[in-house]
Amino acid sequence: MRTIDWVDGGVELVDQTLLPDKCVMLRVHTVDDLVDAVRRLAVRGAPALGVAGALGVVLSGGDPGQIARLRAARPTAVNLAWGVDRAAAHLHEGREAVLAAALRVRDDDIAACRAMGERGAGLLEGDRLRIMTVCNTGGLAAVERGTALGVVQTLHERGRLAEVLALETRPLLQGARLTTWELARMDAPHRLIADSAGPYLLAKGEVDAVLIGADRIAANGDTANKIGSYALALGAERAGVPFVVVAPESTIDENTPSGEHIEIEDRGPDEIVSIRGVRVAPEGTRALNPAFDVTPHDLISAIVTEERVIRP
Ligand SMILES: CSC[C@H]1O[C@H](OP(=O)(O)O)[C@H](O)[C@@H]1O
Repeated sequence: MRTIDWVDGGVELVDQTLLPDKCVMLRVHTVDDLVDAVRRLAVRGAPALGVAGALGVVLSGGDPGQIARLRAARPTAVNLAWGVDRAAAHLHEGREAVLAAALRVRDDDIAACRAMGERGAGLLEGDRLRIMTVCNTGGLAAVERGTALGVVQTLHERGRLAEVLALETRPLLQGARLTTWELARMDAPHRLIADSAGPYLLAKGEVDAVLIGADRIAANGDTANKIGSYALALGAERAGVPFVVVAPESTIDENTPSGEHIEIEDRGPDEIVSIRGVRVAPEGTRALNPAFDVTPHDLISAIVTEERVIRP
């Protein structure tokens, strides 16, 4: 199954807001509909957003306003803008050239995730590894295989995975809804935990490595990722556990010097005061909802890409 692809002249994507209850493919033919899918996280995850951005340029017909709206649909993951730019660079050559470039973005991601899985599995020592993850970094965040969860998948295929401890990842529950769904499909051993249990289980010695994805990696290695990543980095540091970022080269943004320059998406209060439409806080409760945080490079043991291992 591909999370996102070009099918019959349109963008076909898994509507991730409906998982794990239903696996529904959405067919998108306009930039407006694609922007909506990005903003409501029907399609999400930095690598998948890169492919969405590139394919969206094909849908745009070159309209600058549509391209600009797509490029700005979510600010933190550099991959969205990067994907748009990779396809838009061929607009002067015509639609077929733009489509070919967009399909290269898709195919490059497929190859990159497989390479990251191998490189990451090779980096980690041990044959019965207990891995902690946050958010969702499987094929649902990319095209076929994932980034951090792609390393988990490779470890599992090689018989080196003891268990995954997956943070539920409030507020949108990418861990509870998506990571568990993917791990069950892989038949990989896993348990779901509350976000706040992560640092405690690290302190108890229950974890051999923390593997996370990334939305933007600054030039100095500071890394923006799902909210809750920084807390795991602090817990991993104190527990002496490797904290490894797994992300394609396209997530490294040399134009952003350090973490304080990364724009953190604020997704508004509704996702905090309600869970899947059920209110959990009193009417009128105000809320703060940063969708990402930044882990300083000195808390990161390694950044694994499809090409290299970087020690920030
Ligand atoms: C494979 S990187 C995926 C990355 O994107 C997620 O954010 P969102 O679900 O809001 O798109 C999260 O930060 C993951 O680490």
